[in-house]
Amino acid sequence: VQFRQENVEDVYEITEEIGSGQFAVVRKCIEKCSGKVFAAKFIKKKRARASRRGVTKEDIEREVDILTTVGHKNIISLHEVYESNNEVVLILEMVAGGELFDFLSDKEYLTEPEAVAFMIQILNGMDYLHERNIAHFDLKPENIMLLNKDAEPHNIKLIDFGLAQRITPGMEYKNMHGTPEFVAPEIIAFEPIGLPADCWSIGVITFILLSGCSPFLGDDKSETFENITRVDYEFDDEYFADTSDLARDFIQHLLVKDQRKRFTIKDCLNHAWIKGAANYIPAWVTQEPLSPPR
Ligand SMILES: Cc1ccnnc1
Repeated sequence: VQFRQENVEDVYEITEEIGSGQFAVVRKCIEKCSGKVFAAKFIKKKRARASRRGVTKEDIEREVDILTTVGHKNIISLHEVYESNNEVVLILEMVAGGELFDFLSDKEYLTEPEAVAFMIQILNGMDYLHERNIAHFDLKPENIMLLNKDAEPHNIKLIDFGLAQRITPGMEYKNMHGTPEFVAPEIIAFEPIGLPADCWSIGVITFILLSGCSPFLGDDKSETFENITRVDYEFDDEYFADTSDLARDFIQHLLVKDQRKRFTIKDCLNHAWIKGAANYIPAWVTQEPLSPPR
């Protein structure tokens, strides 16, 4: 995939920073010819092979390939790509409602209907990816963005496909990555990883949505890894006293050490906690757009 070689600043007016990661900065930008607003993700290219800084061209092309082939209302869309000497710029759909992470910290935790309304959309986006054998591998509240934080119910988009991989059965992905709090036991054990690793992360995210607490977080990375490996978590009554058995059951089927026994995304969508909620969540949030009325 070749990227546009012109100077991105000739085509877009680059304005304020709206996000940043290890090797990338995201800035709001306006396309000069149309006035449309986008998010420009500047990714630093790895210069020398030995360097620990920057991202390899191969990894950037993987992210672009995945974003180019997916199209779903709960997944960020890619408009175009520019390349200069030391960086690649992804021009992405602008998601202006901020991170689910910040939305959560303002409210501390969500009611079950609010949590389910988010979870249904996360599951729809993930179902679309897993049906195509694409694993996200970095699911966490920071990578779940709200389209508009004042709208009800909230429309969300999954972002940051920098660690995403096309999973081919038999291929083993063993590179350690992701954020400690959200990684599955098999990632810590350097065992073959695949789609089930995302389902573990969804279990962690659900726990956090309902309680504001992170189930495995320890005082340092190694303690967190210890808690994950032992699947050592509990539903503290201080936060879970009013949580339904269905919600706990949903989480318990995801935080399963054996990835072969863990709930898949399809299992999640069929679980009563999610299915039961489809009644009070407006159709536009849960169903694919219906064909326009004749
Ligand atoms: C941070 C971010 C990324 C992509 N789109 N909008 C905002």
